[in-house]
Amino acid sequence: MSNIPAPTFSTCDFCDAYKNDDSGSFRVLPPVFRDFGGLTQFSGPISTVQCHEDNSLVKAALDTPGEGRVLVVDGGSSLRRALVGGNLAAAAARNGWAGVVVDGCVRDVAELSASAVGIRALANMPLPTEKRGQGLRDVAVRIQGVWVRPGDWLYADADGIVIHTTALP
Ligand SMILES: O=C([O-])CC(=O)C(=O)O
Repeated sequence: MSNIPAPTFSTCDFCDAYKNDDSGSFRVLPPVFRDFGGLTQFSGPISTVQCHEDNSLVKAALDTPGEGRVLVVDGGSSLRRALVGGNLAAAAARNGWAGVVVDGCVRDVAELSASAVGIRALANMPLPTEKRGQGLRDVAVRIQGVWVRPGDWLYADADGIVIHTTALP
């Protein structure tokens, strides 16, 4: 007997069902994200932050109730600063965020993997940001060329990350 809970969805099954959908409702993120969190599988409605080497708004978001949402952070793919670290990951888990997807870097990888939250990012980078209070919250963002909008649903598992405009069955 294993203590690992059975997956409740499969991104491969979603892709089988939607691969011919050309409406734009179903999108697949390019396979450039690494898994850093304590949860490999997560899903939820999306909230977004857009920022550049300043994680002030990421911290502000993760310090509020997540209510099962996934925070998608458009960090412009910068590899120069970490937008999420151990403290923010712990806050995300404590406040009920399902996951955080960062188009950018993270740090404190041991703490991230010990946090009960999904965390995907491009890479790890030990340098933190300068907090200047700059960025945008809940705007449409382009992640690796794919539009992601607040209120879209995100599904992540070991095979990848997919987005749909509504919750998938
Ligand atoms: O606060 C930061 O900039 C990120 C960080 O190191 C943490 O979340 O622990």
